[in-house]
Amino acid sequence: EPIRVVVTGAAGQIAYSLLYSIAKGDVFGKDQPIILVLLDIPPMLPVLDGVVMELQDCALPLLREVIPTDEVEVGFKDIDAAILVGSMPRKEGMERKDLLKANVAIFKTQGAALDKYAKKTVKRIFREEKSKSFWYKGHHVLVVGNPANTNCLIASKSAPSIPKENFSCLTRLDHNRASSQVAIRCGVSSDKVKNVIIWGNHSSTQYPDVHHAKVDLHGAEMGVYETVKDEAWLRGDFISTVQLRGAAVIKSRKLSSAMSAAKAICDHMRDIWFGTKEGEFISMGVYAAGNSYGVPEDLIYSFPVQIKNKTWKIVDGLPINDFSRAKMDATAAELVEERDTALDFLSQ
Ligand SMILES: NC(=O)c1ccc[n+]([C@@H]2O[C@H](COP(=O)([O-])OP(=O)(O)OC[C@H]3O[C@@H](n4cnc5c(N)ncnc54)[C@H](O)[C@@H]3O)[C@@H](O)[C@H]2O)c1
Ligand SMILES: O=C(O)C[C@H](O)C(=O)O
Repeated sequence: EPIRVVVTGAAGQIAYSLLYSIAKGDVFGKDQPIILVLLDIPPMLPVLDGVVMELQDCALPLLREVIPTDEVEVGFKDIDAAILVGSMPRKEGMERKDLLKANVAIFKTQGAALDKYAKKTVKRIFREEKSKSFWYKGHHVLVVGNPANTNCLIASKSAPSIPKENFSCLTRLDHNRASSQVAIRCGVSSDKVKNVIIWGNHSSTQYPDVHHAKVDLHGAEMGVYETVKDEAWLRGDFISTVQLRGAAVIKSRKLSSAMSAAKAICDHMRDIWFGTKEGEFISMGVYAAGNSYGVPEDLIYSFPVQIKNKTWKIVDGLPINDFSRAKMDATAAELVEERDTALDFLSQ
């Protein structure tokens, strides 16, 4: 049976890199037929036609149908996965939270539409008794549009019939950036670095943490601090490079990151579908209720997460030192402020 995957902002630059990877089987599996639903706003329909033509011209065997639309009712009906990209990207000099007013209303509307049109396929199939994590078959909603954490929270709050566990936001790009910076520094390929963590907001207050990360150095697994042997770099330039990478790409390309964002979306969704590797964790923004790290509950906050049987679980019990604690709290404080601003704005 084909699965139905909707990508919003399908006429935009991230989607242009993303759709090909999804349609050729990189995300949901090489044997999984796909119906791609492309949602954008009415003025972009002619552009969507061009994207449809190109997808057809790729002659991809898994791609059974492509449906371009500007109607949420069509876009969100009976979906298995929703990737919410559609929104305004930031320009040079803007902070991600500057996009709040421009974008948050989109996610309120789309959350409400998901609630209305997607809920019929939601069925609870699995629950671990002692844990708060569970998975409802039907669909997963990944929010990419910035400010991604707060947009995700608003979409989820606007879809009360869909469990909060079905929503996540993208911090995998930051996670990949952090892994790659460490790999370059250690002179190894990026697959030799595992278990970096992005805590908090997908913004310049995020905390890229390598205290629990490992590097495979010629077959021996080592801690990042003992391998890099440069605490000043790990606590200084490494962190700020990852925090400010999005702005650096915008400054240089005059456009926000797209190829790397699309790759990160694929990594995130593939892990939701197939699970994380044994002994490894990845970063994603999830609803913070019940977390053991003292993060305020009513936030979408990026945590280390493991995924099995399409069920995500925050990795508990990692020791947190004072340096990390202060950074985790600072990014949580920013998220609280963003959430309150968004809720104020939407109530006006
Ligand atoms: N979380 C992350 O890691 C991450 C990374 C990169 C970019 N982003 C964000 O992703 C978003 C998209 O970036 P882009 O470079 O593809 O932008 P883009 O401007 O190239 O494309 C955005 C598309 O969204 C469409 N759109 C706008 N409002 C819509 C709506 N209500 N419904 C459906 N579609 C709508 C636009 O018409 C456009 O086609 C931005 O908010 C950007 O900041 C997030
Ligand atoms: O930084 C941005 O505004 C774009 C994106 O979120 C990124 O991190 O590259």
